[in-house]
Amino acid sequence: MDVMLSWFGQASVVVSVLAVCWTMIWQNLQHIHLQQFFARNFNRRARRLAAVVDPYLSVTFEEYEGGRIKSSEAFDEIKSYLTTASTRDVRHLRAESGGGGRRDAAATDKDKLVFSMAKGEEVADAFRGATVWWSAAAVPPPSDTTVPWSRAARAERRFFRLEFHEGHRDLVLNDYLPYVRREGRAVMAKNRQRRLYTNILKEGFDDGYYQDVWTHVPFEHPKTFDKLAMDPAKKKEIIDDLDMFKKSKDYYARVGKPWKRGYLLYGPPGTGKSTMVAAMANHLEYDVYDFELTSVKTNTDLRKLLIETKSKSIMVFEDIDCSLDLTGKRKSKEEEEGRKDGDGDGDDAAAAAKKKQEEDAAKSSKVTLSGLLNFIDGIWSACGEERLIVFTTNHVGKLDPALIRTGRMDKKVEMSYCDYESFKFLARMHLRDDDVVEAHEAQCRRVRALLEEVNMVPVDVGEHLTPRSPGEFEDAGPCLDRLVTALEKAKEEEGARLPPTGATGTT
Ligand SMILES: Nc1ncnc2c1ncn2[C@@H]1O[C@H](COP(=O)(O)OP(=O)(O)OP(=O)(O)O)[C@@H](O)[C@H]1O
Ligand SMILES: [Mg+2]
Repeated sequence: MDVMLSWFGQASVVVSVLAVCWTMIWQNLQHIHLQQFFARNFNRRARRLAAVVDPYLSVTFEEYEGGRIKSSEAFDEIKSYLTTASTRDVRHLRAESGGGGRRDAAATDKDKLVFSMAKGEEVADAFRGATVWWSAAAVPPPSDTTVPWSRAARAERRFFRLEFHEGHRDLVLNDYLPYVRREGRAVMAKNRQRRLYTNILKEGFDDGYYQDVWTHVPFEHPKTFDKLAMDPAKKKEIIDDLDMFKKSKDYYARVGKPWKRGYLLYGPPGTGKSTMVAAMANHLEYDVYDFELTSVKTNTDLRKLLIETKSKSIMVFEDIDCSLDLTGKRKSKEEEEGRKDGDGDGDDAAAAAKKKQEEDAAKSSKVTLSGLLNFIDGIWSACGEERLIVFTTNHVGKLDPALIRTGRMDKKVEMSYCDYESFKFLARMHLRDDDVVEAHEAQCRRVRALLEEVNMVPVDVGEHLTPRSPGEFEDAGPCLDRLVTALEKAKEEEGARLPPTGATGTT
């Protein structure tokens, strides 16, 4: 300690003497070239001297980079990496909820908290014989932010500082920091709380500031592919496609394409389109961003939403044909046809009123088709990676071909009426009996014959098969009878191959 102090004292004297000499010489130098020569020389020597006095280097990792719109991945990874060390060695911690969004999370996991260092704390870490020090700090936000709509821009500027000996420069920069990021990513994956985001906001200001563009809740939808009734081959094809997408980072980099994929899910109401989105999110373990386009006023706002989405996510646009006027000239023709149909049966005033409401909402939005096309594959679409864009619609024919061409919507999946395979699946699931079809052969044969003549969507089939009090056991016989009766009634009322009953469709 004494040796260090005397070293420090001597060094301070040398610095002071040098500084005084330098000032005197500088003031007497008249020639500009000489000034520059001395400036360069002095800087080099001063740096060497500083390295002797304080041989420690530091690297700062700020929470927000690049215009303070998006939080820095490096910062998040470091924060996660330091979780373990900080809970052990630090006295003041910062707590965030975590783990609750994982479908497989046990009840206790949902109560779990993830800790990180509070500002002002410092923790030491060791790597291949070198010791480094991490500290957490924060400064107030700048008052002249250019992005007032972002909470990030209004929050204090948090950062981590890493300090290490100059002798470990290469080790730290080339090996330690990549290691920290890798480990941090692994911790993040473990603690990740999956989220469902929406862009429906309260009007105006919150505490005197604009609100964030996204609000979220934990994503806890219970639907998985093994609870989704559809043709097994088609289901397998989708699962394989998703798995392939997840593993294809290198492929997308090699061919120079942003790592994203478009899905179009189309079919009548109640065939499982929204349910499929939940199953996809659960399969891939992604977050879901539910875009409500009628709440987006302009193309610029749409871009803001895009910028604030994270990787490993599904961006969903439900009922895209209702959200925007994307149909161009073809719409008026189809509208006319729709009006004729409406005149024909005259029974659906509520549906017409709902449609008008949706159209009015769509009109208040100024998002254009070209804005949406740019969103999907414009230059900004490459920010972030590993993302699915999913459109759902009941009327695929109403969509502009540009919107659904390959490259924008890479995979088109038709969700259709219930066939016999799907019925068997739903029966086993709802009646909790793997042998139900064999045990009630006659009724199932009748169902099969009726499904070949009548269109019924899976949601209605499932509804008829659901025991009257779902928590309790009900014999399969009465449930199957109810379904047979409903199918016969539908056949009687509407004849073969008429539109679905749509009892619980959401569109
Ligand atoms: N193929 C299916 N397999 C299992 N359940 C299904 C299926 N289709 C629909 N369901 C059930 O029916 C309900 C409604 O389905 P969902 O909301 O996914 O339909 P949708 O196609 O999105 O309808 P809409 O076009 O009206 O939005 C859900 O609770 C879902 O569990
Ligand atoms: Mg839906």
